[in-house]
Amino acid sequence: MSHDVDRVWSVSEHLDSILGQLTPLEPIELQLLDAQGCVLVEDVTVPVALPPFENSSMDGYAVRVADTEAATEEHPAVLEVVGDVAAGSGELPTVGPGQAARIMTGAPLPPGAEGIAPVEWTDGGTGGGPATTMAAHSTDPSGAAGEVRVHRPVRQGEFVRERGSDVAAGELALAAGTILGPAQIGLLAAIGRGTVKVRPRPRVVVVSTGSELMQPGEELAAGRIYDSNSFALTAAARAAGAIAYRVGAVADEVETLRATIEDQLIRADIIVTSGGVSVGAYDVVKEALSSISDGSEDVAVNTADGSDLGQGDTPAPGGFVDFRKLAMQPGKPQGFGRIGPDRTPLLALPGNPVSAYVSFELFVRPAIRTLMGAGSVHREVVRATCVTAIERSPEGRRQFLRGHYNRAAGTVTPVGGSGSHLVRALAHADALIVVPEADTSVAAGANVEVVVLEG
Ligand SMILES: Nc1nc2c(c(=O)[nH]1)N[C@H]1C(S)=C(S)[C@@H](COP(=O)(O)OP(=O)(O)OC[C@H]3O[C@@H](n4cnc5c(N)ncnc54)[C@H](O)[C@@H]3O)O[C@H]1N2
Ligand code: MOO
Repeated sequence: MSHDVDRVWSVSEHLDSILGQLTPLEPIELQLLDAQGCVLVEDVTVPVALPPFENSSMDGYAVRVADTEAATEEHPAVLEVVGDVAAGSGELPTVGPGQAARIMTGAPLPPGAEGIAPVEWTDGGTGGGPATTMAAHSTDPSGAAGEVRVHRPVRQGEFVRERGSDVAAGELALAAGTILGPAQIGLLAAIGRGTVKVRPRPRVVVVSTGSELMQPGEELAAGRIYDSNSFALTAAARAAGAIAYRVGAVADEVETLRATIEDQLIRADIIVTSGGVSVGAYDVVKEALSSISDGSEDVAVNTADGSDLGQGDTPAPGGFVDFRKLAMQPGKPQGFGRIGPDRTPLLALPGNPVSAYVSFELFVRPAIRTLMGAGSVHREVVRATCVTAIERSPEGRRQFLRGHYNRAAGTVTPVGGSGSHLVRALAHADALIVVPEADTSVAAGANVEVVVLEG
């Protein structure tokens, strides 16, 4: 099959050709905090019950039920305090009839005790009225002895957390496929796991190109603009779950760009470039990516979609990047290939800021999520009522207009126009409104497909 340079790719053909080349990264064992945002590849079972022992949920007194049955503030149960039980206590006093042990939240229930009287239900050992707090042991150790007056009956098991009431030993704590967030990492720590087996977060290197680009914070020179794409794309890669490295803007010089990309290969699972992919005289990404070296004589001459090279294709030492026209707006020019000794996937996005961002959402994000091994690689797609009309949409191209989605109302409202330079509107949008290839307008009140850009 020859590779047709004039072929127009549909959005799904381009996406399929990218995802078809990617397999999830190999699992590794990571320390808990290093595993944040990663996908678990093992079922984790609970080795010991949680809580591991019966313990108090209140600061108070561990008592026997029969001793407090008739207790009131006027006629309190007067109990002998036989000791203190602090959280972490190993040796426990036995609570016999007519006795109580002062106990702290989380401390093990001592033998003989059946329930907890919170300190507020007692005189706190002072001989006075209801207590609001305990005296600190460091300043007044006498509270661990003497007498306590309990003002209310304590029921069996009251304020006692049962062993295994959270999770029993042998139960599933987390299933393979779970993405580890803060609460999941907390659970792993609670059951004593120091490390877990996960797929690592993909490392994404973002390179923007363009001699017109300046760093935010610098004073803007005539004819120049700030590099916003490398910031937006790096942030988007992080939000998708990647470890992302932003490489400052590279000037439109083939050698500089090629050297920069070659240098970055060592730390990249995916390389994303912005700009330089259309038909201008300074569109250097195409030119540079036709000759990325892998340091070997082995020249790969397969196209990114697996077909053989044909007229107009450029074989590249160490890989091949295919530049394509897509039937979409924004995002018509796109490049995809695999380069360098490890055949690192490279996605070349168009430079217009909205085009780059939309392309990231549609192609790079699913690629990152595939390498992560995430269960869902795509954004949520819903249907909603389009509140205002869309006057024009290019025939034969699937349009992705920015919008604001109202989930409760089931509506979506276009934000800004279709221009690929409208970054303010992009920043105020939370959804993409999809206008199919065949439609050239959308009536107000029509039912449309919406890609929800949340999280
Ligand atoms: N004669 C034609 N011209 C263009 C075509 C075409 O088919 N025929 N396609 C247009 C479309 S669609 C797009 S999208 C752009 C893509 O252009 P490039 O990928 O080559 O991007 P550049 O030319 O480098 O830049 C385009 C635009 O975006 C600005 N830009 C670039 N990088 C950044 C950045 N990092 N931060 C902020 N802004 C950036 C750049 O200044 C330009 O304004 O080509 C059309 N042209
Ligand atoms: O198709 Mo380009 O990506 O609009 O502006």
